[in-house]
Amino acid sequence: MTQAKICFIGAGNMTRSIVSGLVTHGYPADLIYATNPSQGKLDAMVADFNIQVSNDNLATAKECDVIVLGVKPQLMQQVCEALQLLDLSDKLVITIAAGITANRYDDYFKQQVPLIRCMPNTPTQIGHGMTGLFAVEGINQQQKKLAETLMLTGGKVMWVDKEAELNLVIALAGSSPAYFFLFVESMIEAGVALGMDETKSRLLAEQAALGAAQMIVNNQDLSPAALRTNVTSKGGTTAEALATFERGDIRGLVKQAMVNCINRADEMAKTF
Ligand SMILES: NC(=O)C1=CN([C@@H]2O[C@H](COP(=O)(O)OP(=O)(O)OC[C@H]3O[C@@H](n4cnc5c(N)ncnc54)[C@H](OP(=O)(O)O)[C@@H]3O)[C@@H](O)[C@H]2O)C=CC1
Ligand SMILES: O=C(O)[C@@H]1CCC=N1
Repeated sequence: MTQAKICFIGAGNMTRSIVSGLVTHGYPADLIYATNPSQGKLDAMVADFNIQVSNDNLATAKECDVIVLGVKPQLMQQVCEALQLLDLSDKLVITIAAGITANRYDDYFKQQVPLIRCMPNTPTQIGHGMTGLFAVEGINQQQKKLAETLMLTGGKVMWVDKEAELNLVIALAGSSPAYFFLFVESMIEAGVALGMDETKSRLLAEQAALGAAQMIVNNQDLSPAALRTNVTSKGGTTAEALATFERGDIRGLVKQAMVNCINRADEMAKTF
């Protein structure tokens, strides 16, 4: 692993997930920095990962080779403008923000930014993340390799050639852990409503979710539809449950949710 000094601007949920992956894979903690306005999150970063922390974005970013922008999209402009004094020509900037297109960063920083846009997801914190990456023109192979190596510590990576495809990555992987959480949450609620206690409901639902996900991964020669069919006995219980989902147009609902997710990313690109 390369020994670049990495600074995370913003020590929120996603930064924690990425830092956790890095540290678990043996990236030296003394080369990882994080900044944040509230001290509590920085204290937690030190306690959990023993990394370097600061409230000073500019001073910290100046010291580092790689700057990972981990703030909310609505704060990105303000945060980047405060870093305009930096000469970014020998640094790599990685942004994990949804929506904001690469060209906006050149405006924010008032210079051409050597930028890689990453779209990770929270399972990165347990090594089962999925990250989509897009590099602007001028990013060299070494910089690509560096970003890829960093994100690989949290799971799998996929490069996209067209920036617009990152919005599909958001719909399929960035936001989608929340879809699965909602599904399991609904199952637990229903289990409780039907008389099972919450702890048992959770165990049953979570183990089924884990097993199903692992079966999809382990059976690359089988489609998810084939795996579904294998569970579904003719005239049996699963068929009744699945018919209920189909009557509720689960496929149309999933597609609409993903379209709305992409539309929101487009809207954010226009707003920020
Ligand atoms: N959560 C997710 O699943 C994913 C998120 N993303 C992207 O990651 C980014 C961060 O999201 P997430 O981690 O969920 O958000 P969080 O709100 O958890 O993290 C953002 C952090 O930025 C900090 N912050 C605010 N202002 C500043 C500043 N001026 N300088 C430095 N830090 C600052 C906040 O501090 P404080 O709270 O103290 O104000 C907070 O800790 C977003 O752009 C999002 O689009 C991408 C993929 C997945
Ligand atoms: O909800 C969001 O906007 C961010 C991007 C993907 C996951 N969380």
